[in-house]
Amino acid sequence: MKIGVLALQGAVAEHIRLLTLAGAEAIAVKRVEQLDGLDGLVIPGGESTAIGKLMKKYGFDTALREFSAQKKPLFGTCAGLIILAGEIEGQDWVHLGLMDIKVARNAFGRQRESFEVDLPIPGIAEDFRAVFIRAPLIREVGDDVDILVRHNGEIVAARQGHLLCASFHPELTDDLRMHAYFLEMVKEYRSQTAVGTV
Ligand SMILES: NC(=O)CC[C@H](N)C(=O)O
Repeated sequence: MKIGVLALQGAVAEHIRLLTLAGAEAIAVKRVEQLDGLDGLVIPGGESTAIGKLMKKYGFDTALREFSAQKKPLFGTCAGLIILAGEIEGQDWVHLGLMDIKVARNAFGRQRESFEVDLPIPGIAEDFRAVFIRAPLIREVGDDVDILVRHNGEIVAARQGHLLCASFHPELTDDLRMHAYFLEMVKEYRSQTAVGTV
């Protein structure tokens, strides 16, 4: 399984490390041509405005919409979640608009800019150490979106078919379970696509 990590800005090496430990071949993706032959892509945390600008500059806005249209799985963490969102509360800049979620940036307030908490994520982990850094929240989700976990009542991870997102940073832990879950999604969609092309 070959997974890319969008390498325009942000926590790229950390995702590559965990994907590799979870058994995938992982590469840093800096040019759209590198998307060919990938089975899935991670959009890392960082600064979503910077990632958005660079995505447009290098043609990733169009290329990643095509990538998603082929049902290739995408996993966005923190800023990556913002990039996947359909709507960003009160703001408008380049994002992919793929997931039917409305998000608020930096939504935990100043006192709680960074914190860690153990979250039970049904089907993934009973005690996942979630690291939040100036994290976004998911305010609303559409009917096709499954809420994976909440923290203090607020939605912090969700899945819509081949799209996965988390407000926190699983790549900053040694816990492979969230990345392993993403790789299972990739396998699932890869076999569906293979059947479809026979
Ligand atoms: N750790 C992160 O990815 C922070 C996201 C950042 N606050 C943003 O809005 O883009």
